Amino acid sequence: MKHFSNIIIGFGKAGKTLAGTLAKHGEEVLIIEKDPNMYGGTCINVACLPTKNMIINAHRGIEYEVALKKKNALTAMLRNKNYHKVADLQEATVLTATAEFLDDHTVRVSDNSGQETLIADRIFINTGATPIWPNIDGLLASKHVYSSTDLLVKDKQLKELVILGSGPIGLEFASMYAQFGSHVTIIDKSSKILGHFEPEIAEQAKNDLEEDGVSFLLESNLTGVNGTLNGVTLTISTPKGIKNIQADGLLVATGRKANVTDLHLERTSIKTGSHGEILVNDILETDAKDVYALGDVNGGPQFTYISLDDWRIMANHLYGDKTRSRLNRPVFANTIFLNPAISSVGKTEAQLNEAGIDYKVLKMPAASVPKTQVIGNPRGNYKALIDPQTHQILGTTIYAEESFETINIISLAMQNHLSAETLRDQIYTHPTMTEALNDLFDQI
Ligand SMILES: Cc1cc2nc3c(=O)[nH]c(=O)nc-3n(C[C@H](O)[C@H](O)[C@H](O)COP(=O)(O)OP(=O)(O)OC[C@H]3O[C@@H](n4cnc5c(N)ncnc54)[C@H](O)[C@@H]3O)c2cc1C
Ligand SMILES: NC(=O)c1ccc[n+]([C@@H]2O[C@H](COP(=O)([O-])OP(=O)(O)OC[C@H]3O[C@@H](n4cnc5c(N)ncnc54)[C@H](O)[C@@H]3O)[C@@H](O)[C@H]2O)c1
Repeated sequence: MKHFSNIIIGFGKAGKTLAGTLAKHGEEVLIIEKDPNMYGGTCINVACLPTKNMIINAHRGIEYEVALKKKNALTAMLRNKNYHKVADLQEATVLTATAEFLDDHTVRVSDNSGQETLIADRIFINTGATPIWPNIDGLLASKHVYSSTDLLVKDKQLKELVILGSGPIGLEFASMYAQFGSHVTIIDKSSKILGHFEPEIAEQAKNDLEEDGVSFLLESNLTGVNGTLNGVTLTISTPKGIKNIQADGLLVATGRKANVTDLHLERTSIKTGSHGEILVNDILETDAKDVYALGDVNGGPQFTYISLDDWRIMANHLYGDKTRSRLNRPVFANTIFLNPAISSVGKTEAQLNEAGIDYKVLKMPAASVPKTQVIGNPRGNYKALIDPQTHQILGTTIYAEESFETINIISLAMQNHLSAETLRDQIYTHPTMTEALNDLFDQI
């Protein structure tokens, strides 16, 4: 039985970064990835980077088929780069095989050529998440039903697309397809979209999506899928009664769950939660000694930057002062890449009201920022909530061009307890979207 000091299962963001850290400290590490098309993990191959590349190219007016080729070239380049970044390290080995546990420290790896049993002192699980498929009649039988991963490699643009689920995946694909010129219908059981953003800004984003060619069936349930030769016929229960629609395809974007199926955790002391996520403590230790879980698989927020922060916790635990944990994670924002992107950080008005926290509201239309006129997209709004006494920022929602950049300045300010005056008085380069902060915080 081969012995390794460290085994990482899954080539995700946390895992590949940790492989580099272990190697830098002279430690032997084996990273096991089951899919040769997934070196580098979900984000670079089938998620964040390819979707944003397609969204940007749709926005630039590039045709779908051309954009798809550009996206494929990008992911191939990134995959190769990611593979070599780990495989070329003297202390690291990449093994392409599926891993399963035999006990807490014994792993069996399988590929087409056979199986092998390995043992390790430390094991890091970084197997990501996988789509949730709701139990709907006919859903799994039709070849015109797609996950986000499937749709990202579709060679022909679907002109009539239905999306089940209005989370970040559903909305980003809707915006992307609408900008490629398709008509999109979104079905969601919930009564509103973008529920964790300020409601009036969410409503504006919804109106803009409708203007771009997206229709919404909210408080609705998909009850049946009938595959036809060229697409699907969908039966939907809506507040106005049963509706049937035909489409070229259906994207299912109803959430993602921890990817643990292959791992056979029942053979270990590792415990899982109600959604299948691996239970970890604040420094990512599982219930098995020296076995850790990082990234989506541990049930934390499903973002690449959170997987990366799990790596920071791990690296600090192994080689640092052991102070970093999930409890002291810095303030972080989130963005949904619409047209324009919508981003938020901290609390919303509703959350502050519920917590009984006093606040002052500062608002500004995106159209008043010169750069939005230069770009030619004056859609959107800014809304910041500040403490009326200290003027520290409690929360901000930005629906405007480049909000995905500006919001990180707000996170930094919140994390470092900078006041609204500091952001107001800072000199920003011109013409940029950042200089919106001069005016937004001038209203204190
Ligand atoms: C369409 C889409 C768009 C997204 N957009 C964004 C975005 O814009 N920004 C953002 O921050 N996040 C985004 N996310 C979320 C982000 O992709 C994930 O949070 C992130 O990739 C999770 O990384 P990870 O480190 O947990 O593992 P992953 O990168 O998911 O890696 C897990 C790896 O483990 C492998 N694996 C699984 N089981 C085994 C096994 N038994 N043996 C061997 N290997 C195994 C898998 O093949 C995979 O390569 C998006 C997700 C999707 C689906
Ligand atoms: N820009 C980004 O950062 C980004 C982009 C894409 C994905 N992600 C990550 O990926 C994760 C998964 O995204 P997602 O959009 O699949 O999941 P999600 O859980 O965020 O949203 C799922 C949506 O589907 C709806 N839904 C669930 N079951 C349904 C059913 N049977 N019928 C109708 N509607 C139903 C829910 O009401 C919800 O609105 C997100 O949590 C996010 O962290 C991030």
